[in-house]
Amino acid sequence: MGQRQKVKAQKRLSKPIEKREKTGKKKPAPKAGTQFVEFNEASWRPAEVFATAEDFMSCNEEGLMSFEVLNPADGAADVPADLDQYTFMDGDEFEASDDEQRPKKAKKGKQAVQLEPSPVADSHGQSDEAWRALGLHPALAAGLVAMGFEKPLEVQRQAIPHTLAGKHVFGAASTGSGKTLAFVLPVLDAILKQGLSADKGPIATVFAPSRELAAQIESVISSVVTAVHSTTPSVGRYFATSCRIVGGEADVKQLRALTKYPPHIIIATPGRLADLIETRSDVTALAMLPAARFVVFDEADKLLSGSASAFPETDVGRLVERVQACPGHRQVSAFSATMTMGATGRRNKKAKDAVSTLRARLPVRTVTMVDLTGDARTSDAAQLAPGLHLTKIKCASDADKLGYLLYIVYRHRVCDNLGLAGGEYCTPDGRIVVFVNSLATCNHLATALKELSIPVYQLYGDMAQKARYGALEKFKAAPGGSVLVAVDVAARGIDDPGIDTVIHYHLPDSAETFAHRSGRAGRAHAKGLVVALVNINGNDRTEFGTIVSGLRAKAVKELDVDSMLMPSVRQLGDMASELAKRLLAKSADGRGRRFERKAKAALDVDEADIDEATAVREARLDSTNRAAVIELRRVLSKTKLRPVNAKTLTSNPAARRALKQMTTAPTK
Ligand SMILES: Nc1ncnc2c1ncn2[C@@H]1O[C@H](COP(=O)(O)OP(=O)(O)OP(=O)(O)O)[C@@H](O)[C@H]1O
Repeated sequence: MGQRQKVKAQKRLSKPIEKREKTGKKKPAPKAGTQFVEFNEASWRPAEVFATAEDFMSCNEEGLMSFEVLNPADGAADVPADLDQYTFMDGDEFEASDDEQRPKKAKKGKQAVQLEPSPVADSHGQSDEAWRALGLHPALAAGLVAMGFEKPLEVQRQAIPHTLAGKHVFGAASTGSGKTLAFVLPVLDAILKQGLSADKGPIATVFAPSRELAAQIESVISSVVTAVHSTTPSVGRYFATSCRIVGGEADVKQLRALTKYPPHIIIATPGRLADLIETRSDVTALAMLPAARFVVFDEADKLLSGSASAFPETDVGRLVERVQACPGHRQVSAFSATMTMGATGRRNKKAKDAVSTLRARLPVRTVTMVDLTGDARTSDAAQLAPGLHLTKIKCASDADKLGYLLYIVYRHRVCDNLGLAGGEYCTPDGRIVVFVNSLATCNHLATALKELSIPVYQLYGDMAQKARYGALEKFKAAPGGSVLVAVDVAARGIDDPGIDTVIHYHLPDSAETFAHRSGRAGRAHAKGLVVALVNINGNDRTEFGTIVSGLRAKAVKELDVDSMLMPSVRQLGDMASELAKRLLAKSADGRGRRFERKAKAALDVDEADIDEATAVREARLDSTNRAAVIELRRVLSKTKLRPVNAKTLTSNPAARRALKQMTTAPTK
């Protein structure tokens, strides 16, 4: 069949120009310099170039299959003959007058094509050559440069070409090394290059072990899509859509999103996804999920942990089984910062076993391994991000820890670098994350810091999911010196370049968790400070030893603590701690009374029956607490730790000079 005959067969799919006007759809005027190209459908090469939209549309009215060329080079001779150099775009997307509308289903028979320019330079003159060299679509490359990502980070440079070549990739690289883009970009690249639609099911499923991490991955995808659309509008605002399926959020909303706007990429925590897949096979996006072309496991070692016998019964195990049972070609990627640590963290047989365990549990035979975890030459511990400085403070008891925590927070707020020599690890503009192991300590520390007028936020598993996201957002926008007290739900997935200090108030149970917690600072090779508070008279001493060997750390330095400051800081800490205990006891009491009242109401007991002694106890507690608050405020103002006072805060002359400068300089 000749070219023209074949193209003519598409006639019924092209709308005459008048019809378009009748439907009321606005056709935006072509941009200056736009040319219109008729394509040879058999060879997918330009057959004829029209100078005006009218010429093009008249041809179109006659039923020729036609494609639009946006921002082309001058003259027909410059139209590249190679199809790879065109970006295909949904014709309706181009015509949509309202940019905020969701994408409409693609119509066959008319597509817009963009001529891709040669390597672009953004307004700051940055070239996207380094991204293009990986084999990525030019629109992606331009978008990444517009986001400020001048060139790929090492894990991206090494992993992306393998995935683009169709291989299964396992990637091990330290926290904050850019793994997210390493697995997201090949998926977006395939969607762009092949114009993949999500109508018949998702193109990729990304599994994450925590809701915060899933939210983080979703935000990275949407930032890239937005940047690509803004630098190459012809790709359409919704060329790749994503949907987050995680626990703690209404499943009705998630199901509605999956049905109404089938996403290209599903980012999920295993529990909720397993539930939905098992109960809602009527939703196409869920029924077709096992056939997705890309399956990604972020923090794979955490997701795929557990004994061999128990694994098939876990949520991930059941999901992997579904994927395995589904015929068709797919690519698997698995990434983690601690994939090669093994139980002891050394590169021993156990570490290798961890990788073979992953391989055995995933639907893959041959895997390309990209391992950068041994490359952290500049850090104090091989398994930590390169910019992190690992230190410890020896405490005499658990109660002693609050004083040291306060010391770090106060000095962080007002001093440069906490008196550390050799590079900027933290500045007054940075924020601090404090990790604890229990909700009780989380509440206690947050209450104590609040009473000392330190801006403090909390994150723990029992919080409603909305409150968890809200706390994170507020913390990200908070001023320097603000503190987030968190349990391990914050250990993975928080990407906030403003965090420069991580304090392990309690030590975690493994070197892996220590690495993930610490990795909230020192993102993308930035500097960061990690402080472990080690109770030398408790279990901490041995636990820290195990962690240090797991991290393959050199001898861990002690953080230099100014002994002249400690007595006043400790006094404040003790008072704030005491007050926090009372306030928390009071609120627990209040909760108890509310419960009691409800129970009495349910049993139809008179409200007046509430014990008189309870009322007296309440009044006494109130007045003691009030007195304690007043006393704390008095001591706080007397010690002048807040706001900055160089003389009372530090005896270090350099720090004093810095403080003086800060107090005289206008605040930011
Ligand atoms: N090519 C790049 N150039 C500069 N910065 C980048 C680049 N790629 C990613 N980043 C930045 O690096 C930071 C860390 O990236 P990402 O969150 O992907 O790290 P990660 O390896 O997944 O970390 P974690 O293991 O802690 O989850 C982010 O703030 C991201 O914006």
